[in-house]
Amino acid sequence: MNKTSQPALVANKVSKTVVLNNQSSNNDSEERSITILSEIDLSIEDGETVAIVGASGSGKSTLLGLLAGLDLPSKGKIEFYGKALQVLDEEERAAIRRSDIGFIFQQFLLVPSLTALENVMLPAELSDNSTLRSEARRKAKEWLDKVGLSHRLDHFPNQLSGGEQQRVAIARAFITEPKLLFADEPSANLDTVNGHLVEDLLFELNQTANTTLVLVTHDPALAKRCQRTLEIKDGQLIETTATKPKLAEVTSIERAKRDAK
Ligand SMILES: Nc1ncnc2c1ncn2[C@@H]1O[C@H](COP(=O)(O)OP(=O)(O)OP(=O)(O)O)[C@@H](O)[C@H]1O
Repeated sequence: MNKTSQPALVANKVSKTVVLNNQSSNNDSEERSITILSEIDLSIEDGETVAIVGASGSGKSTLLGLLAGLDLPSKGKIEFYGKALQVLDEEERAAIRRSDIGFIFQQFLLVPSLTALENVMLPAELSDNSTLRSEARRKAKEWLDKVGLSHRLDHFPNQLSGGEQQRVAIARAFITEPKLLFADEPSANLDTVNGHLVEDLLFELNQTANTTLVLVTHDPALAKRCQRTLEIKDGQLIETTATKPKLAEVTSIERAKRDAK
């Protein structure tokens, strides 16, 4: 994939307000709105690794949803590689998500009735790119090998450990070689060893594929591995670290493969 010097994401005075419909004690319905995010400005460079942190309920997932074009801001603009998301319709935003954006969630969200191989093939088979569609099986095998799971191709999600399921989810997110990867608490449901393995993989793949990585986390150690940390507080975004250079990453899987030779 060709990378550009254009920022991956730009948010310009982005606000998100939701209207709540409350039933009051005298049975009148009263409308109340809450502002989750208020005039957020943000620019994320191509290939950068950025952590979004903040207390529970501060608006991290809301911001991720807006940046991914899953939801639209109440005010303000978001640009994805120079394309203004608010002028696109839902189908056009979905096409960008299919081709250029990968997602990893804390709940893994694999399709339970599909094997590991079929889960990874799925985004390639649904791609608008006919070459990728025709190579879905070969690429899925390649990505499952990269995450150390070539011996688990025919396993269904319920036959895999949590760490293995998240590695399948990572292979699935990378198969379309997205420009940008969003990870929402990617290691929160895993034990320390598996959590670190998954995090190592994310950073290694971010480096080898030059994927921009935006992750939401409660874990300060994980945030520290990113070049920049942004904190949401009272609906505002506060930059808490200066931009750092990327660290050289060698994953535990690479190490294990090397040691086995
Ligand atoms: N559609 C909605 N209607 C009403 N309130 C909402 C809606 N979406 C989010 N909220 C509220 O907005 C706030 C931010 O939610 P969000 O899920 O973005 O927080 P978060 O920082 O990701 O939280 P956590 O770390 O607990 O996952 C919360 O108080 C939530 O209850």
